[in-house]
Amino acid sequence: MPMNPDLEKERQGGTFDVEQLTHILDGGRDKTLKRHFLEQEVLKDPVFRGPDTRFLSREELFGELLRKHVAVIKKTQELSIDDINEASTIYSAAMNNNVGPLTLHSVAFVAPLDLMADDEQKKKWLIPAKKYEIIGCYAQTELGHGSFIRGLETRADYDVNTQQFVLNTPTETAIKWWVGGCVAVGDIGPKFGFGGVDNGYLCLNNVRIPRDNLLAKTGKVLEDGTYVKPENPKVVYGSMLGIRAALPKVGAYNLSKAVTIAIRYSCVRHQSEIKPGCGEPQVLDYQTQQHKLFPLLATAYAFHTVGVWMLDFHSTVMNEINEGHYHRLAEDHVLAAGLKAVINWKTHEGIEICRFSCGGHGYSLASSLPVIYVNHVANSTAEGETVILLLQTAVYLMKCVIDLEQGTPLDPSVAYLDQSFSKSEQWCSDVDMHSLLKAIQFRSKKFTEYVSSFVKKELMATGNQQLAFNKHKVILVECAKAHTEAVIMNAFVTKVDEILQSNPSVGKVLSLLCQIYGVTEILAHSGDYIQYEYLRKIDLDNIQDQLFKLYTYIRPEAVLLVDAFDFHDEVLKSILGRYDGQVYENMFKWAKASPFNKQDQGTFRKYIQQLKQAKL
Ligand SMILES: CCCCCCCCCC/C=C\CCC/C=C/C(=O)SCCNC(=O)CCNC(=O)[C@H](O)C(C)(C)COP(=O)(O)OP(=O)(O)OC[C@H]1O[C@@H](n2cnc3c(N)ncnc32)[C@H](O)[C@@H]1OP(=O)(O)O
Ligand SMILES: Cc1cc2nc3c(=O)[nH]c(=O)nc-3n(C[C@H](O)[C@H](O)[C@H](O)COP(=O)(O)OP(=O)(O)OC[C@H]3O[C@@H](n4cnc5c(N)ncnc54)[C@H](O)[C@@H]3O)c2cc1C
Repeated sequence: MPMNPDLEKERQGGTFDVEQLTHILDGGRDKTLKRHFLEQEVLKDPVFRGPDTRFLSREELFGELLRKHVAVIKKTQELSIDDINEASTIYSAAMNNNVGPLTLHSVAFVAPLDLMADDEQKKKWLIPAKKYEIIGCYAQTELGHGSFIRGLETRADYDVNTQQFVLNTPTETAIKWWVGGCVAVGDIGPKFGFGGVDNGYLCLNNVRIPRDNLLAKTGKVLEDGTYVKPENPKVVYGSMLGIRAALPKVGAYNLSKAVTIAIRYSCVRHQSEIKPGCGEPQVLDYQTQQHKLFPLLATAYAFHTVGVWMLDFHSTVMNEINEGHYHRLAEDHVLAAGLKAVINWKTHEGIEICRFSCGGHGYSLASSLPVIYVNHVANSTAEGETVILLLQTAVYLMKCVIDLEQGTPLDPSVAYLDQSFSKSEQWCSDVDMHSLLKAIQFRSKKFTEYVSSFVKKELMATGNQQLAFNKHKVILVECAKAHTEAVIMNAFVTKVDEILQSNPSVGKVLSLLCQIYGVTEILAHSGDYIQYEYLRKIDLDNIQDQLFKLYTYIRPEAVLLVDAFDFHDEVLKSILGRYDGQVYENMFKWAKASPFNKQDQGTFRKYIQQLKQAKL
């Protein structure tokens, strides 16, 4: 199919090599080539062909995705793939923006076995689980409790005579609920999204399991019922850490899809007039459309950068823990908590902005933006609700203030809290990314000190930490967000500095995006900068001008920057986001193919007939 002339023209501009940026995003040219190979292994294999999942009922969708997920597993085994990124490539190429039915087995059942099973148990369960000889799920949440783990009511009473645990969900609120991939007792019913996953309920009534079913690497129960505590009790929370550490990159992936669709479509879509008589411009030439999409484009790159960094950090910490070193578990937990909370929240807001920016066609499943949205938005609740996780980060920051007062060294990701910040010169409209980073770190430091002073005062008054925290939860959450933005901006600046050395032309365009991310973040909290006397009105006016100027620099690069995400059309599955930009013809073809247009609408005639017969 010929290329849409608008997109063809957009691809003649640009100042950097798209392929080189794709290689950087993938982690090197070899990884790009391997990703292409794996995608083709799926896309060319007829077993992965099937009905357009956007036309399917919940039951049909589950069945079709289960069929495909089993094919994904076979393909992954056939190709001897054990790298999680490569396995995710095969999975994503097949799932058409859905979450597969066996996802929880991979991300929430296998991971805890890996982390908390002893060698014997690994042989018994982990090895067969990795081969899908046993399929598992993660049944923690109950009808009455999800966030408050210490409030869970399920019982495991030890029967010393039989060396067994007797499991019970003694109350209705104790019923296990939301259990992804729970194939035993029942499905919890239709949901907002996640149609490919059978989130189940599980009632336990005197279910007996052997003593050695308790994962024994971190704590065990001896034959006489004595509980031997793990060296570090918090490691039992570790199973939730793995998914949280991975979700920032999942957020980046989903936001990258949404901005690819919205930016390509905004170049194809012509609407209204700027100069009368000069034809309808591309909607991406409207400053308001750029103001919707370019900060999100910058955000997608920022989230990808920090998502890769978080996964590397987490993997290092897990290796340390496997060797018995727990000193970085707390930092890993709060980084994963803060990044998972902020990134997934801003991603679902961003996907919605992308959908709105495509007008009516964004509301059609032909765009796939609604599919991406309803499956992504769960990530702000699942694996730790946003506020719950931000509070974890906030409590850690309050401890950092005490550490600072006591001269205890801080973890590297919060070292900036010990730095002094001053800004004397007036900002013009070309503030560099390092100065923007310093400002964002300054705000986080000041906010942490400000919140800590309130919490301390409350603690003095009540002597109760939980009460003190509860009274200031709103500003504690804002404090955690401010710190997390400092972590994101630091990762982005660090990566762009590195790329500026290795590939100046790519680095330059990414530095523009980094400035857009930083200026947008600062303008979103401009009042704080005035209140803390870090910026004046003139500074803010100047960086507002800078933002609009940056949009003009990014405009000719925008399509190339989304092309660099390198989504195959069959992976993106969006008519608005097609690489060739042939939207209208394919929208019409897709609509005509809808089963709704094929069914004989006998019902229509039947009921309208009644109207005609009725004496209205
Ligand atoms: C093949 C490829 C496939 C690719 C697939 C890619 C697509 C994937 C898309 C799908 C992704 C996800 C699917 C969704 C799956 C969802 C699963 C779930 O939802 S499972 C259930 C999750 N539930 C939760 O997260 C519960 C949240 N609540 C909590 O975690 C707790 O309430 C907590 C821990 C926040 C509070 O704990 P508690 O009440 O005990 O008190 P404290 O706050 O005082 O904490 C005690 C102490 O422990 C430390 N801590 C807490 N959590 C952790 C942790 N996780 N790790 C380490 N340490 C932790 C905390 O800091 C305190 O320390 P202290 O020093 O005492 O202050
Ligand atoms: C798509 C999806 C898949 C899931 N898969 C699984 C799974 O496979 N296995 C599993 O075990 N669970 C699963 N879950 C459940 C998930 O882990 C919980 O929904 C999540 O932990 C939130 O807990 P909750 O639902 O009890 O919400 P609640 O904690 O009841 O939250 C309700 C509101 O109360 C607020 N709140 C609660 N506590 C506090 C507090 N201390 N301070 C301030 N505000 C508070 C929250 O911020 C929120 O606004 C899944 C959920 C979803 C949506």
